Amino acid sequence: MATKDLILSIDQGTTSTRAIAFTSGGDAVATAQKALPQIYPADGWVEHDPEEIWSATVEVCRKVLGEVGTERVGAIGITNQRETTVLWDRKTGKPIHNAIVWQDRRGAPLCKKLIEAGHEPTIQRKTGLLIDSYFSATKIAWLLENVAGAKARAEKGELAFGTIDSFLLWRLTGGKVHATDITNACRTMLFDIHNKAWDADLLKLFGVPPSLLPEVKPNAGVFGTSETSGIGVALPIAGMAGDQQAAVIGQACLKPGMIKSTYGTGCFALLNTGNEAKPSQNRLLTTIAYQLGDRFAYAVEGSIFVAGAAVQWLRDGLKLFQEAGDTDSLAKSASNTSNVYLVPAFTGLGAPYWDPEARGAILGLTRDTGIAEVVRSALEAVCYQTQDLMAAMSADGGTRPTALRVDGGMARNDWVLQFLADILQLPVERPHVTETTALGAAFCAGLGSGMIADVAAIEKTWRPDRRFEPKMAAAERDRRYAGWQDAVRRIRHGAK
Ligand SMILES: Nc1ncnc2c1ncn2[C@@H]1O[C@H](COP(=O)(O)OP(=O)(O)O)[C@@H](O)[C@H]1O
Ligand SMILES: O=P(O)(O)OC[C@H](O)CO
Repeated sequence: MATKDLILSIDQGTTSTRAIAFTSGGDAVATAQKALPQIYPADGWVEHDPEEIWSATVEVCRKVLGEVGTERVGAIGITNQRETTVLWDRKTGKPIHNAIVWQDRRGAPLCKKLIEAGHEPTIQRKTGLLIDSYFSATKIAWLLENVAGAKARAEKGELAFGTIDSFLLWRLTGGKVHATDITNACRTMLFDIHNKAWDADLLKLFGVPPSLLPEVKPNAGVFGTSETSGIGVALPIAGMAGDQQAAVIGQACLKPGMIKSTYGTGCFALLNTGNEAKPSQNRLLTTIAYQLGDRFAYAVEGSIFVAGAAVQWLRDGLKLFQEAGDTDSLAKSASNTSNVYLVPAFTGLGAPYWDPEARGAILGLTRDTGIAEVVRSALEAVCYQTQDLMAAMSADGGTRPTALRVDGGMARNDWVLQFLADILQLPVERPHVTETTALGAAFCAGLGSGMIADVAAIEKTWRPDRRFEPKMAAAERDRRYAGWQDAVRRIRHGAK
């Protein structure tokens, strides 16, 4: 019998669905990926078709399993775009509506009402989150109010709620398991991160019947077994984590004070704060980083809604270049005297501003501004926004980290990482595996299935591919960052 030496990781992200087979030492041996169509039904609304997510998951898993041979695979790990909300019928397994994506702003009016009614301090204390339509609670409330019959069916126990991890788990197990993991649960705005349980008062506030909710489990451990009718093989699903927390694990940021930032569609920086759930005075989030056996950690998180999405917009919307990778050489060719600032507030601004009404702008245009300068300003914006987060973390009293570990699609761009090191005035480290999110889910499943002995084994796998040291003169860095702060001030005043 062949040795079971591989873990199949499913990474269901905002723009694509991936399956990657990893060795327990963290080396990727086979990958398959499928792009996920985005649905924009109205201004500020973003949806995904859950059936499309499911069929892409089956397709990429079958492809990877076919390539490596099912007999070599010992466990499955799942990681996912967080907060994105699906309600489905428990009998048929059919979703009652498209998934409402994390970027979707349709819950903003309800959020405004709740803030005005004074609910924010309690919600922040219990969940670590600020009231925003980013989180699942107002998405569930919208579905219950707006899909015909949904409320009554939910009250009768006929419906199930899940983030994408939960929905995939349900489908993979043929409807036998309705569960989620603690890192996804804590992004719903319904979960008390101190008691580590669903909060009855918050469920009442958002009108969510408890029968809708999945069981909450740690990140490593067997959640269920896949049915052969789906991906063609029965395997234990032994780990799950929200994608940003999975990246914390994949980056081996497993000690307090370690920080990673993932540059995909958005950008999410998570600082490990150990056993301490640190409340932020500077509009960052407090979240659960992981629960791996007896290792539990909280994190402080800064969430930026637009990072790689700005590159996509320049490529697909404005058609300024062919490939995301072209932005590296374009940025290098831009004029150094240009002072163009692009504020990518397409769906408002996330941390630390939380301004749903702000909208994007390009400022500082001159007659000689060309494609290269606009592209460079989009890349720079991601770095300035990361500095906004680092400044908020340090104002919260966090000790300055010694380096920032980066990953995600945009971290392939050397120009971005050098500029990031310059603006943060901090070394930036890219690991040899940039698919860190998928790797983190594989590590969870490795621990959950016993294929990986312990957390220390994960820590040993992290290796840098390249380290970017700050080079820019401090005065130049300060001048550029002040220009960004001014640009943000202008668009926020403009919106009001
Ligand atoms: N070389 C690059 N330079 C800049 N941006 C890039 C580069 N490669 C990919 N991207 C951006 O990274 C994003 C894809 O990253 P990924 O981690 O796959 O995202 P997600 O998990 O959100 O779907 C896209 O928005 C793309 O525009
Ligand atoms: O799909 P990503 O990588 O952009 O991540 C989305 C985040 O989980 C949203 O909170």
